[in-house]
Amino acid sequence: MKSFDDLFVELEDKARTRPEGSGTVRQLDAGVHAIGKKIVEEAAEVWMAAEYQSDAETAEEISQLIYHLQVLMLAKGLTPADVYRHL
Ligand SMILES: N=c1c2ncn([C@@H]3O[C@H](COP(=O)(O)OP(=O)(O)OP(=O)(O)O)[C@@H](O)[C@H]3O)c2ncn1[C@@H]1O[C@H](COP(=O)(O)O)[C@@H](O)[C@H]1O
Repeated sequence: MKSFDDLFVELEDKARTRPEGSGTVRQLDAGVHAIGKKIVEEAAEVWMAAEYQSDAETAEEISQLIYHLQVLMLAKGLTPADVYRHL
């Protein structure tokens, strides 16, 4: 099972090697404004799933929100350590 840190390492590698077909590379190229909009969209989907859908669907939406937050972290040059120090 993939953890937050495992996914971040994978996404860092995608950003560095820029493989063909990577959605992460596409998002990074779209920029902070586009990534931010995606985060707002995913956050709304988490909220709606929590109110009206199953726990499994809510967990899936949360995973997508985490993914897009990590893409934003990469776009801004932030690392998990930068976030963890505030927890
Ligand atoms: N965990 C994720 C992940 N979660 C969410 N997403 C993206 O977020 C989208 C989910 O959004 P929605 O459900 O709202 O679907 P959608 O509106 O149709 O999506 P889009 O049209 O905006 O693409 C998916 O289509 C993916 O593009 C993810 N994309 C990639 N990953 C993982 O990231 C890694 C790198 O992926 P690539 O860069 O694509 O190789 C791999 O391990 C992937 O499993």
